[in-house]
Amino acid sequence: MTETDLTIPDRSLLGFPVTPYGDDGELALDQLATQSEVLLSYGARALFVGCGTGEVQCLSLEEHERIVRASVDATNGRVPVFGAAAFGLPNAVDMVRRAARAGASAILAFPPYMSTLHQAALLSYYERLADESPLPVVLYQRDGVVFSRDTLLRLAAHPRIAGLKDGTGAVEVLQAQVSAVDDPNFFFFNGTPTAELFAPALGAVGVASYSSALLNVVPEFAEDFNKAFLAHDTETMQHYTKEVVLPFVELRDRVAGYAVSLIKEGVNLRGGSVGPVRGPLPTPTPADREDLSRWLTSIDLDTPLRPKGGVDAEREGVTV
Ligand SMILES: O=C([O-])C(=O)C[C@H](O)[C@@H](O)C(=O)[O-]
Repeated sequence: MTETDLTIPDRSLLGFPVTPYGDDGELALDQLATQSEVLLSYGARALFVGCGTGEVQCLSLEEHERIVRASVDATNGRVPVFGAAAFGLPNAVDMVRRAARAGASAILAFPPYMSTLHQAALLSYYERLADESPLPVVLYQRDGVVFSRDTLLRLAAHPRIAGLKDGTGAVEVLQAQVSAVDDPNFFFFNGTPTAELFAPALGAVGVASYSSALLNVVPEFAEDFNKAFLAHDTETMQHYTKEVVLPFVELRDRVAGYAVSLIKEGVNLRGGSVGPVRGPLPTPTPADREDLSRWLTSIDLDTPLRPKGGVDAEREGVTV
């Protein structure tokens, strides 16, 4: 149970915006506001800014703070805004303090270090971060950071540890964790790469909120998929998985880092002016960019991105 209520409804669609850069390579915060409107209008119930899809590893701590502040201003209390905490304990604590100062509602705590850590080290790292945090903290499980039952129970008992984002998609692990924590207020969510791919399986074990990177590029699709998910409409989800998700996954898997780079390039292809990714993320090759463009055309979503319901919205649904 946390000291601060995050007020994110169960079974929510969550947004992870890209970080826009201008022609000079600097942050383009006005574009961030535009992206936020798109995400919110298509159903995002919280925004995680400057996180994985937002190129956390490419930002300075100062830039991260500016992104959080701009997002808090742009969303104006309509949804919680999460900042990131990363890069080792001193930097992570600094990021938490900066995010709190900038008005964030909560923090997504990235894995502490590049290598696999034993459970005692994980427990100590996240407890110390949460002790220092004025904001609720959501743990991020992926790669070398998978919480054992005992570690997760200890962390979930911390008054400022509010939930867990899963990036593994390991159903058996999630099932055991959800059943161990057994607290409806602990916010588990599916944050796997291209989360729609895992949504039916993780939804079945009680992890029914998910973050959608595709919501940045094809919000019309992401909203329709989410409706099918919420309605337990397996046939529609399977259809969308075959026609939309798997073709994107085939592109995404061509180069490590494309899970972010192609999302950003997709926004650019739809007129979003968010600039290229920063290194070390890979710039899409011209051939892959062309294939991404073909994918958008194949699903009839190559029109300019607009917030839903805007006067000049070109379309509001997906046809595949
Ligand atoms: O850290 C990140 O950006 C993510 O992993 C969230 C993404 O939205 C992910 O769930 C996805 O690719 O759908």
